Amino acid sequence: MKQENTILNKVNENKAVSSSEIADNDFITEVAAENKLAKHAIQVHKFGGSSLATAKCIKRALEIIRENCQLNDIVVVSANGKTTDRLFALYSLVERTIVEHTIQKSDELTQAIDELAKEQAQLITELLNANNTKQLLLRLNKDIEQLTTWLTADIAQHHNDVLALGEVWSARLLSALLNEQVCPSNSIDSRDFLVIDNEHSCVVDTALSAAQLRQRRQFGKLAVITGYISKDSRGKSCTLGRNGSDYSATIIASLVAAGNVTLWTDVDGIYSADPRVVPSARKLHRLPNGVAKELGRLGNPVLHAKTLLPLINPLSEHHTHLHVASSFDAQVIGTEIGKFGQIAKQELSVTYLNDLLLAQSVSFIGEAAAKAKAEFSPICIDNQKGFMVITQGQQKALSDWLASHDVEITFKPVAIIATVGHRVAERGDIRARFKRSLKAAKPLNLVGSDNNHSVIAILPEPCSIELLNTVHHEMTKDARHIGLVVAGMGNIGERFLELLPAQLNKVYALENLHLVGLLSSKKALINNDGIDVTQAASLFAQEAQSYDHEQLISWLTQNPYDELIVVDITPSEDFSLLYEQMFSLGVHVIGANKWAASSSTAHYNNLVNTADSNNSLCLGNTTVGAGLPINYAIDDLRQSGDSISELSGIFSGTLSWLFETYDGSSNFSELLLNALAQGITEPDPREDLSGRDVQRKLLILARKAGFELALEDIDCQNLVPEALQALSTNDFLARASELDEYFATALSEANSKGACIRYVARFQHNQETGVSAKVSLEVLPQSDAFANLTPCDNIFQISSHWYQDNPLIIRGPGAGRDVTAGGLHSDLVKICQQLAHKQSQVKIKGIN
Ligand SMILES: NC(=O)C1=CN([C@@H]2O[C@H](COP(=O)(O)OP(=O)(O)OC[C@H]3O[C@@H](n4cnc5c(N)ncnc54)[C@H](OP(=O)(O)O)[C@@H]3O)[C@@H](O)[C@H]2O)C=CC1
Ligand SMILES: N[C@@H](CC=O)C(=O)O
Repeated sequence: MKQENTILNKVNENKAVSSSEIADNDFITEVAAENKLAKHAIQVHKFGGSSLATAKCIKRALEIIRENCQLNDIVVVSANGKTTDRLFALYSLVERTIVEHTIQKSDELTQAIDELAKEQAQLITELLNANNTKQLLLRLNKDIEQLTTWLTADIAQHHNDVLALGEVWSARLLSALLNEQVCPSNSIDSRDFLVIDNEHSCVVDTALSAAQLRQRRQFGKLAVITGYISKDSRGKSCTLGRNGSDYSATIIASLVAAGNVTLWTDVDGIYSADPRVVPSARKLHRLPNGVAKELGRLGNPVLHAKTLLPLINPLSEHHTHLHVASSFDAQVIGTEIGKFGQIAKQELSVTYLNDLLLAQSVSFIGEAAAKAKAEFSPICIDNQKGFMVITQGQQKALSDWLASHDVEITFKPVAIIATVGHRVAERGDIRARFKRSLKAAKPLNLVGSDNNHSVIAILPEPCSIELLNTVHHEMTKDARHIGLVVAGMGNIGERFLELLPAQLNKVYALENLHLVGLLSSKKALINNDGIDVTQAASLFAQEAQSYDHEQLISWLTQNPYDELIVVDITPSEDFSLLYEQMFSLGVHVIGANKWAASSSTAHYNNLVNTADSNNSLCLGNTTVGAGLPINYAIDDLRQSGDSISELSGIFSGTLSWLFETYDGSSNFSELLLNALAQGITEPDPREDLSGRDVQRKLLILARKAGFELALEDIDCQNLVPEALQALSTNDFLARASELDEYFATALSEANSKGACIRYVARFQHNQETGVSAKVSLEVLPQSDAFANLTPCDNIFQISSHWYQDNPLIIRGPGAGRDVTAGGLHSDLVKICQQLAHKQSQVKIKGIN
């Protein structure tokens, strides 16, 4: 089952543990329940050095573990803060002492060791209880003695043992703290199981490592494992190099076939460019594996290409997703890296690397180039023009290698800037846009990477911040992805979805809109990879699953889109009560549903304020007059400085159709059932006949016109006899003939005066008398403007300061499938147009 296919799937997936895990879990359930640690598939959580730098950071990590882990998960840790740098510094100091034979340096060494020990001791005493503090301090002192011996007596042998201490201390401390405060835990030194065959190319002995890890893990205890270090086949300590802890986490995840790895760090995700220098960079919520790997290769400051290696196994059925999230703000959604559908594949980003070399040689031409490529894995190579781009660190090795072949080489300093995205090198439009954006930089060459996930421009000068911003702007300016959720797939919702494919094809503003959710009252189909709009209804019928509002809000909170629009085409008050949470999450709402806009004054004002303060947009033109632009007209008058004094008219398509059609030749109830069948009534036609629907509409318009009033301030004549008011909809429809006599009498009385009956809404504001508002059945002369409408038409009459003697009139179909669905599409286009102009607000959290 796909992870993001439906809300329900997520829940089911969490339950889908293997039988061996169930066995593991059987005897830990009690502890887990006590510690609020829910059951789910194995996850690896890795905490970087900055996330464990201080006692405060470690406490934050503890809370993340409490909230997110269960006992069979694995925690991988880096050394606290800058401990590894300090250990490196000690080592360098000793090397210099040896070379220079200086006495002061040995004092300096003693002092540096003391400082390091003090720093660790302080973390221990600040965090642990007295008993554990005592024990850990004893162990720390032993380690410090050992460190001093290594540094002073046997340094050449113990370089990696020295460096390994940071992770050992960090794992030991976190595990002790977990034991005290969260759950049983044990710390594991990865050198006790992780065997790397060859230190330089980091080939993991998977079978042996996995077997040894199985032995080391103690079921019923949360394992805290050291990152960064391992042993080689001779049993000697080795490290996994720069950002090795991330790599450790993904290796360990592959050893236990984990479902997820989360890298908790001090940045809140992967951005479309380095957000420290590109303010308009947007977070990439979902990155396909291959693209992420390419980004890591080409200089992304958070991702490192090798981190992804253990997770990308084309031969394996198992897919582990990698998350990057901030331990400083765990609620913020980070970036997920894994296998995704088309939408995630549209993301583009820009990255750069300075201080590189362009190496030119005949050895890089044609078939010969393959050898150089295999040996040096250059940043890019052009085997027709005979050049490759390498790091400065590779220069000597490359020169020596070519010298041994008796071939000459020239080097030239260069930089690169690249646009990265799924198979971008195959896309002429992207290459052309990239080239255009680079014009001023006069690139030496443009090269597509081997995997086609990047186009690399080789620059004669270092890449400047200005250039990076220009290129990023050009490449990503229309790349805001908008998710669309449609709630309500009844009469209007169905038509809305039928119109959607053609709208997406022809309206430019909808270019980045993706249908991702469909909801009825009980079922939901959610797919972050997009739902095929041409088959929306049938996919919903086949795949939708039960859901509740909590699951819906949870998904809305986690959704991977830059913007999310919910179109509410339900008649449900309950659904409208979710708006406040949606607005708090920055979700935009388009409503045909009238409940929210006609709710109590306090609730309505609160909604308006919540939407405003979260930059959520909310449109509801179809709540009154279906597709007629009445809401827009009133907004426009008000915003332009006019003041409205009267609003009146026929606001119900149903009642317009009924009273325009009703001439006594057939029973009123027959016409009512006919209107219901045509889809021009509310789902329950008593909402129309009771006057409530018109009352709500008048309230909505009066509020739009700037008046603060409530539903109770509008007198409402209910046309449903009391005996029919409390019935179910079906029972009411079965007894609809009980309406006939009342309307027959009312009609014949009006006709006898040469008049007609119409259900009219009237609102008036007078400086002296204040506000008066009512909706009722009126007897009107046949010549009245409200008396001669095409059945189903609405008419809105507005008097204002500017329209005093001759009121403004808007008239036309005010209900029905096509016009209402059309009106909703008009709102959708308007919101998408506004969102296209919205600048992303990037929170920069710093970079490791
Ligand atoms: N008809 C018209 O001309 C106009 C209608 N409107 C408004 O449009 C809305 C829809 O009307 P219409 O299509 O005729 O109604 P329908 O009764 O035909 O369809 C309603 C849909 O909403 C779903 N629904 C009900 N409650 C919920 C809920 N809590 N969460 C999610 N989905 C829910 C229903 O699902 P399920 O099938 O599971 O019950 C159904 O799919 C109403 O608010 C109406 O006032 C506005 C302007 C004009
Ligand atoms: N029942 C309503 C539908 C639209 O709001 C009407 O008839 O106007």
